[in-house]
Amino acid sequence: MAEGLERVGLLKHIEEWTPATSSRTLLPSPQDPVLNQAPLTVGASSYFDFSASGRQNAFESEGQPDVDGMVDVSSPQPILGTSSTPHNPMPVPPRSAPLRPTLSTDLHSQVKSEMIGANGQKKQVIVLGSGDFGLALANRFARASYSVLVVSRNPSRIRQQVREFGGKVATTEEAHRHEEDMRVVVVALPFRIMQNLDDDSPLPDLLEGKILIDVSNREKPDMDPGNRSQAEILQMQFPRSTVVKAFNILSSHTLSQGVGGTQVPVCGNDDEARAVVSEMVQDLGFIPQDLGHLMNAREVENMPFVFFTAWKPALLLSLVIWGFFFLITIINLDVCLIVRNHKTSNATIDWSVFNALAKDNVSTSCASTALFLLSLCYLPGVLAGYLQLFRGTKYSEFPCCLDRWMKGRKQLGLIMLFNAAIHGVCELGGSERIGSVGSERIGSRGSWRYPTFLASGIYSLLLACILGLTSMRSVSVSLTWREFSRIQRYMGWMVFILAILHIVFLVWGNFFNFSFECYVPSIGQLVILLPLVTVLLKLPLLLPSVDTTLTNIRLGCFVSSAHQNG
Ligand SMILES: NC(=O)C1=CN([C@@H]2O[C@H](COP(=O)(O)OP(=O)(O)OC[C@H]3O[C@@H](n4cnc5c(N)ncnc54)[C@H](OP(=O)(O)O)[C@@H]3O)[C@@H](O)[C@H]2O)C=CC1
Ligand SMILES: [Fe+3]
Repeated sequence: MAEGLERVGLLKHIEEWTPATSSRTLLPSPQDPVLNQAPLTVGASSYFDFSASGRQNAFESEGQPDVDGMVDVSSPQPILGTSSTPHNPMPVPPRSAPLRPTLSTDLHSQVKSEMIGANGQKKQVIVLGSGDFGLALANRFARASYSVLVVSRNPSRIRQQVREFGGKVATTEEAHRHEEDMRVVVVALPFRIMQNLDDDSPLPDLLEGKILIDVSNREKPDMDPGNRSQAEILQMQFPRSTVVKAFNILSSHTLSQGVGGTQVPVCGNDDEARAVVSEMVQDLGFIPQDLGHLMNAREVENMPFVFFTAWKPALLLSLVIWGFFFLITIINLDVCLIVRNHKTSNATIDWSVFNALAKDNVSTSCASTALFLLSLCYLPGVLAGYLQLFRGTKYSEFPCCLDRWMKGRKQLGLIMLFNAAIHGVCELGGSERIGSVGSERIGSRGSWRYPTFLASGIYSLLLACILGLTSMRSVSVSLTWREFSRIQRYMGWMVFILAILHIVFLVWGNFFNFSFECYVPSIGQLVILLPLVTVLLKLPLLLPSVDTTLTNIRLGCFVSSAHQNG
């Protein structure tokens, strides 16, 4: 009776301790180190990482799709970095879908009370296995003030190490005898070991009726989505326990470095067990992503095998663009020069023109690629604007290619910065071509065009660097949303305009000079076309009446009667 009353009291405390986890998104607590980070979605993080801050890439500053693939500019609209838009959303059963209960209500409250600990007692966890991952996780739990018991076949081997971080060590038998109250077990053993347990293994007794956190990863990706996950197989093996998949996307290195803030998918068939594990994830400084049913562990177990998936199209496209411009520079700057010299003086071929291939040609190709990619970052936003004006609403999905293009802008933006930086560094050493053909192209060093050409290039690059820096999570968290969105939106366009001016001053006077001496237009003529088209398309959207309509649409108003009726 007294025990029952104590449980009732504890339960109240538990409700305060355990925030509602009925939504798919879990927010960090105010005490959490990752405070101020946005609601979670499935997403990747990148070097300029926005995923956790919920902010978006500067190159996505217009008409970026929200989670549903629709456009919402009323949400934060940042620039370089990753967006909070999921790049690989996985199917999550509706929250209302009945989940198979595996723990009784009594057991839930018992688990929670034992986890929380009455009267300020420490939360408790058993870590099964003392490998790299098991020990790193145990250490991390201990640092988060958990009472940790590491279960090992050979406790003496790790006793000293575990004591140093404040944990305890036991064999399976000892753990079962003395610590049977501990209700959450992290199964940090290789999956094949769990599958091949001896008949006389004491492990099943220890695991019976407990919440089992399956941290295991596959040895190779599962190509067949119909195949069961390791977590589901573990659940079938221990039907009287409750398996929750979590922590598998982390590495032992991340855990021991004390790094936090990563989104950690949590899935399991039992709501309460998932809530308990989500709390544990949060206690360790990570951000739990409640992915619902254990079936979703199939996707979660494939996550560690994701390798630059989001980057592949952007990298491939950039390589093709770069290769194209490199070829043009060779034809335009080197072969043409040889042909011209040969025609005029009938001299022997001067191969020395190729001496600058590694620096000047690469630099010019990088500059051209950077400007082209910058256009590709802004063009989809402009096209999205027209589409929204045409449809009169933001509540409709973009065509698939436009949607994918918009989601790829962050990668395009970062590759743009990389190319621009190479160009900037190469030009620091001085270009042989500026010296030789500069006076012909951009005026003598005494004229206004040369310094203006240089200045626009330098300022464009520096502002692009600032954009990149403000996109880093450590910098962006120090800015208010307003500061951040203003920097990202306006500075992004300034970078673009300055980069265009840089090229305009380069091709000044020669833009309409289509001599096609070598049957190709000049590189300046080629590279300026797409940026000009982007700016020209943007201009009508800036007209006050159009701008107001578009803003209203993006604030969620319907301005088309067709859509209102539809
Ligand atoms: N390493 C990592 O970065 C990550 C690992 N994981 C997952 O975590 C789990 C553990 O990984 P990791 O720590 O690297 O693996 P290890 O191989 O380093 O360690 C596994 C531990 O399991 C115990 N063990 C080994 N054989 C047996 C056996 N026959 N019976 C009982 N226990 C045994 C041992 O502990 P003892 O001798 O004390 O009994 C051993 O230290 C795996 O499922 C892995 O997929 C997930 C994410 C990242
Ligand atoms: Fe330049």
